[in-house]
Amino acid sequence: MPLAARPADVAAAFEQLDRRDNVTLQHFCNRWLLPAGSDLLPAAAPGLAAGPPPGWLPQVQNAEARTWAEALFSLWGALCRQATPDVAAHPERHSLLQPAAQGRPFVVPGARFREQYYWDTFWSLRGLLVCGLHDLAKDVLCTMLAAVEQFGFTPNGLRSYYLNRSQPPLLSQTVAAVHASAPDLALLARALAALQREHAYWTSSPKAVELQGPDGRTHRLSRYWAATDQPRPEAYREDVATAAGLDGAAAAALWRELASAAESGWDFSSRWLDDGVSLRSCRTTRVVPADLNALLYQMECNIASFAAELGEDEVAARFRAAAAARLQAIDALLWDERGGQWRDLVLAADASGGSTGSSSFEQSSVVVASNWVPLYCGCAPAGTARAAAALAGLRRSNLLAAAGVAVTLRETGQQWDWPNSWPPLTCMLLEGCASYCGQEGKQLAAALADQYLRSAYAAWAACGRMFEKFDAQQAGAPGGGGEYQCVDGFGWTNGVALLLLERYGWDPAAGAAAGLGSPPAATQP
Ligand SMILES: OC[C@H]1O[C@H](O[C@H]2O[C@H](CO)[C@@H](O)[C@H](O)[C@H]2O)[C@H](O)[C@@H](O)[C@@H]1O
Repeated sequence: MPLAARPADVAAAFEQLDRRDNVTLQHFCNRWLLPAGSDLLPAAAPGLAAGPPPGWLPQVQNAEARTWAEALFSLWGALCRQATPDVAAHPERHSLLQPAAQGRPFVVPGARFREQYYWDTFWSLRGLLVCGLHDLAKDVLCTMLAAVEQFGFTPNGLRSYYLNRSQPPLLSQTVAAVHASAPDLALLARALAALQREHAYWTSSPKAVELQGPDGRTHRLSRYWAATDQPRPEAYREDVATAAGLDGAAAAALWRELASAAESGWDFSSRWLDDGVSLRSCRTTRVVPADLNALLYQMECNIASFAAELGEDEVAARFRAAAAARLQAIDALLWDERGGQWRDLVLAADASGGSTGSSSFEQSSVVVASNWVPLYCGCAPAGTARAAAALAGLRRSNLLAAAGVAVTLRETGQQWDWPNSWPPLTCMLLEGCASYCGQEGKQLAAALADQYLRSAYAAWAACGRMFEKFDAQQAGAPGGGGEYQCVDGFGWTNGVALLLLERYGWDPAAGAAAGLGSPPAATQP
């Protein structure tokens, strides 16, 4: 909430408060804080008033589907914001960060998420591009670049309380999407500099870990690691409750693990929990994630290709070598041939603080949708036996449920667990299958696209809402669990729907696309 006066005055008033009394506290809030969201104005996004571009979505012939697509176009208007002039004039009164206050419109996920988020933006932006909203997409990208220029990394979201962590690194893919739609060498040069800074952030200690492989080589990979040992300000009460009864050092360590899980974008999931169920056992920094390292491989490949296009040969060669080294590590340590998937690594308990050396580790046994993000990132070249094995592994995984791709197989009550299905993961898995796994992969991708569109449309038709996540068991049902009610809006849901409508077309009246086979009779929690 923005401050209604200078921070020193608000702090002085707070010092004098009898904080045991809720009514007094409420009066204090009314007097010294402004309503949440009062730092934002609706923004007139360039191009929105003109409506969808002529000839858009040529493959969508069905009238109902076209009406839905037009509604999705209009929803960008509801998700487009700009900062009030006061954010630039009095930054000390606001949690909104300055890159969001430079007059550019930006896109928020929706509902309680009133700021630009890192990985959400990639899918929102791809939807903007489908809608021909190139100027808005460029504005959104420039805000991300401005953040890297100011802070040296892309924050989780553009609020001051997110400055201790990032989110899954998709900036290079965002740059690639904007550049492919409207090539601009000056913007690419600016992005190349920012991406090299972001790469340094992800590959420096304590995010970097060195591991001795069975091949006798030392490999360098990365992990999530938030630079905080305090409760997350945006979920303070929850984090204090989770650490109840722990001594100071143990509570501080747990809070870092929770914030690091938020950095992964998967807050929260059994994937990060030592005992698989309780948040108290969260140990994110002991996990070397398959998806994070695959995204960094993709970033290194993208940086090399941007540098080559700009004639920066030394940078291109350096990043080609970095990508090759990371792929070698991914092949040697993360690939599980029998399972047809790339596994997270779990470091031994005494290794959580270390960034170097030959820490002992093992492949995680949990089956999670992120185990196929390396397919999306190009870790198995198209048409190879490895790509085919990954496709077969995904089919056998039990994650391909009746109404969506489940994120994990464990039901814990956390939002990044069974039975939830999340748009970004569905999109990455689907694109990985379509790009690298031949005809069979393309067929599965088309079936997953159909399944996603069916579920998103069912929710829209029933209640006019685009949920942030879905229930993988029942088309149109919202996902649940976690520390807040399922919200709608929603940036990445709309973005993924639009890009699938563009690529595959869709007819709600047609039968389900073939390719998924029969769903598993019972998915094991
Ligand atoms: O306030 C709780 C958490 O909310 C965010 O996480 C969730 O929403 C984000 C926006 O859609 C999404 O990027 C993330 O994957 C979700 O888990 C926030 O990113 C977290 O840092 C925050 O703790």
